[in-house]
Amino acid sequence: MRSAPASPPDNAIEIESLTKVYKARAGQSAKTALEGVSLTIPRGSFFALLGPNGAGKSTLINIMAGLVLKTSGTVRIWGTDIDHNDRQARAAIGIVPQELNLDPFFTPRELLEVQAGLYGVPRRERRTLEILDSVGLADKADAYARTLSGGMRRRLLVAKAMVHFPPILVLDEPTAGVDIELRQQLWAMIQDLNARGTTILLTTHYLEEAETLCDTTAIINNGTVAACDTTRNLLRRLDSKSVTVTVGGGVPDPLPPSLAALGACARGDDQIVIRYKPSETGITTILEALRGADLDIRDLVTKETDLEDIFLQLTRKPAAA
Ligand SMILES: Nc1ncnc2c1ncn2[C@@H]1O[C@H](COP(=O)(O)OP(=O)(O)OP(=O)(O)O)[C@@H](O)[C@H]1O
Repeated sequence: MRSAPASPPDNAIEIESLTKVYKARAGQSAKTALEGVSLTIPRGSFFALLGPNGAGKSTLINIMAGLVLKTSGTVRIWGTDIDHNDRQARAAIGIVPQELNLDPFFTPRELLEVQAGLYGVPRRERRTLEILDSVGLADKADAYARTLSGGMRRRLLVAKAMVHFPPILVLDEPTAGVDIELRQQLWAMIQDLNARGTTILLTTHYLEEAETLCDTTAIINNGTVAACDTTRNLLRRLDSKSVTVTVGGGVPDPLPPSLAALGACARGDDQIVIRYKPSETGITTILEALRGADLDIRDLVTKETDLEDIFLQLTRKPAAA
C-alpha cells in the first residue's frame, strides 16, 4: 500500500470547487454543507481549518476519508484524485478522529498490528514499536487500552493513524476537552511529526491552537472558505485593534452616541469594547469619544488583533433585519 508517487507533490492536498449537499430526508430539507470550497495545502505545512460548529469541517474531512460522498468538485490527495484511485489517495492520509474509539481489550501493539493489516502493510514492513515510541507509548505496548489514561489513548489514536506511514495526518479537534498539560504534550508531539516532514491538517475550535501551531489558517463558515492565508498574514491584514474600557456604575444602555458611532459594544456589565482600524481611526478620536461619553473610567487596555478578532469578524452572523 506504500504506493506514493516517485517524487512527492508540491501540494499535499488540493481541493477544487468542492460541494456537498446532504439529501433531504424524512422531515428534513436538503442541506448544503460545503459550497464551492477550494483549498491548497502545501506539502510539509501545518494547516489549520477553523470554523464554528456546523461550518462543514467534518464533512470536508469525511470526504477525504472516504466516509462521505461529495456532490461535486475535485479532491486530490498526495497527487491522486479520489475519483480516479480512492485507495491510493486514502493510503496517503491518516485520520485521527475526535472520539476516543478504541477497543479496550486490545493492547496498543495488537491494535496497531490489526490496523496495519487492514491497510495491507506486509508484516516485514510494519514498524509497530517504532511508531509507539514516536508517540511516547513504547513502554505501554502490551498494556490493555482500557488501562491507558485519556492522554495516552489520544496518542494511541495518532499512532493508529500512522501505521501505513501516511505523509499527511489529519487531526479532528485533537485537543477538544483535553486539559492544558496534555494539550501541550499533544502539541509538542504533532510539532515534532511536522518537523520530520509530515503535513498536518488540524481542525480546531481553539484559536490559540491555530495561532500557536499552524503556519497557514483557513476559516470556514457556512460551507464556504471565508479566509485562507498564512496565519501571520491573516493577523497582519486585518488592520484592527481594540480598546477595552472598564467602567464603574455599569455600562449605560443604550451606549452613549459618541461610542455607538464607533461601533462600540458592551462586554458583561462593566466593560465596553471598541474595535477600530488604526489606518482609519486614530486613538485620539477614540479617547475624545470616551471623554464625551462621560463615563466613570476605571481601566483602559488596548490590544493588537488576534485570530479571535478575525474569526469573529468573518463568522459573525449578520444582524437580523
Ligand atoms: N449526514 C448528514 N445529513 C444531513 N445534514 C448533515 C449531515 N452531516 C452534517 N450535516 C449538516 O451539514 C452541516 C455541516 O456539518 P459538519 O458536521 O460538517 O460541520 P462541522 O464544522 O464539522 O461542525 P462541528 O464542529 O459541530 O462538528 C451542518 O449544518 C450539519 O447539520
